[in-house]
Amino acid sequence: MFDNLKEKLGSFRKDAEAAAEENVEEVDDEEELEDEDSEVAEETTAPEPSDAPAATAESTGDAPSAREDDHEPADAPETRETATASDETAVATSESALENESQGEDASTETVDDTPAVASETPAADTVDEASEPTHEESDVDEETPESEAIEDDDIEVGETEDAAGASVADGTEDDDTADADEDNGTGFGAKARSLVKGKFVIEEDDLEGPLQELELALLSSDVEMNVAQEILDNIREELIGETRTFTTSTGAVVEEALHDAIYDVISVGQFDFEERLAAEDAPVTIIFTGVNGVGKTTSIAKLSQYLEERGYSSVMANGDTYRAGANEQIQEHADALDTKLISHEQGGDPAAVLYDAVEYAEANDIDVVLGDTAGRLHTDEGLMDQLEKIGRVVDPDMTLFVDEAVAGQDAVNRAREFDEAAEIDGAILTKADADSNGGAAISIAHVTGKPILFLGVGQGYDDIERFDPDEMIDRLLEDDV
Ligand SMILES: Nc1nc2c(ncn2[C@@H]2O[C@H](COP(=O)(O)OP(=O)(O)OP(=O)(O)O)[C@@H](O)[C@H]2O)c(=O)[nH]1
Repeated sequence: MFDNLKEKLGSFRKDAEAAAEENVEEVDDEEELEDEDSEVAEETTAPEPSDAPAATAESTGDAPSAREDDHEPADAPETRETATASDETAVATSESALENESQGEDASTETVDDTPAVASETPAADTVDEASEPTHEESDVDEETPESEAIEDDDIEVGETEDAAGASVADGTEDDDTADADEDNGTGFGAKARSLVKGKFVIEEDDLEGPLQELELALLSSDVEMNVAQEILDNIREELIGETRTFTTSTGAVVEEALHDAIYDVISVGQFDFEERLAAEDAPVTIIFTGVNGVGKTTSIAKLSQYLEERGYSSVMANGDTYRAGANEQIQEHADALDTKLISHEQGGDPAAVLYDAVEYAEANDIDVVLGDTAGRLHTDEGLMDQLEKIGRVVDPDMTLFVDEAVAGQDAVNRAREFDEAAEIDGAILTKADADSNGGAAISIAHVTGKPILFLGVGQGYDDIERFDPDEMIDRLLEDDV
């Protein structure tokens, strides 16, 4: 489910993490974290005795982690000081030189190139040269660069950071190979994330520009609605750019949190607890299902009937689709399979009358919920929309749920908006999520309509319905498969 989108978000995380790590300064402990925060503005003054990895952090994506435990003051002078403070310009120039150099390349490439440049404390021109001659750097700063890069080895074996780092110091010349090996092994941001411990960074807008552009394209090509994609990007910018960020785990965790929050903001719009709402209403609670043909309304009603039964709510089905031949038989099959009562009229009858009868039946038999099917329709179909309006007047439903299929992507998003405008909906059910690798509709519908997605249909069986939980959805999208 949503595999394409997941993959694309993964790419962004890698790129953004690399951008973050270019700017990481590692710190010793919590206090230092706080202290250093306040020092950020005045970095040109006192030398910071610890790890110095501004230089190394600038250098490799993973640098700071390796530095974690060997804060040798001796390293300091040529690192943080120079790199972040008085020699800010060197960093800036080296970065811009690198940018020039690596225009069009992704951030992870830049980070590797960055290593010697910063560690060398040399002017931009030199750093560029040195970037292409890593061995020069290694001989100069052999206690730093190789070690910091050695973390790439560590990525492979999370939890053995110190040992691995120690071992890597000895064979620090393998950095390029190991970096490649990492990629080959697909160790990715998850492993890397766990290898870092504490640090801080400031990401400038330029650092993220490339990754964000990529992300925008990725979201749009995953059928995320344009404004929703924009909102996600804005949220990420707000989360990541500009401020000094401290972290106690890794840049990966910071990026993940930013992405989580950015997406959460758009997909959690209007969420309410479906069962609490049911419990709060007087029985019978009448729920009407609308949407276009064939998206899974009837199947969703059957699934919900079972879902409710499992939670102690009785239900009756009502076939308000008096329009389509065979509709009665189709829903009757579900009712029989689930041993649930169905109220239906002859084809061509008045749907509002069917639903009225179902409500009466529920009242007379202490049934908790009426699940009312309706004919598939387009919001532009005036006759059918009038029908829906009449149902509204006659039975005054407690909820109107819009059903559409996740695989319809942008179309589903547009229809959700149009249905909501034509006949206000309370929420949505997104079916066939099991067959959707893009996830755009799932990401967009709540933000576009202001109404939540309440359920996902995830298969053809009666059990194949899930409560839509924004947190779970994001965890699923951001989980590491590696
Ligand atoms: N894979 C998958 N198939 C589903 C899901 N929900 C429904 N379907 C299938 O989609 C097809 C159409 O489902 P229906 O419930 O008949 O759709 P409908 O919206 O009631 O159709 P009309 O009555 O014609 O308006 C059926 O074959 C269902 O089994 C789902 O979540 N996943």
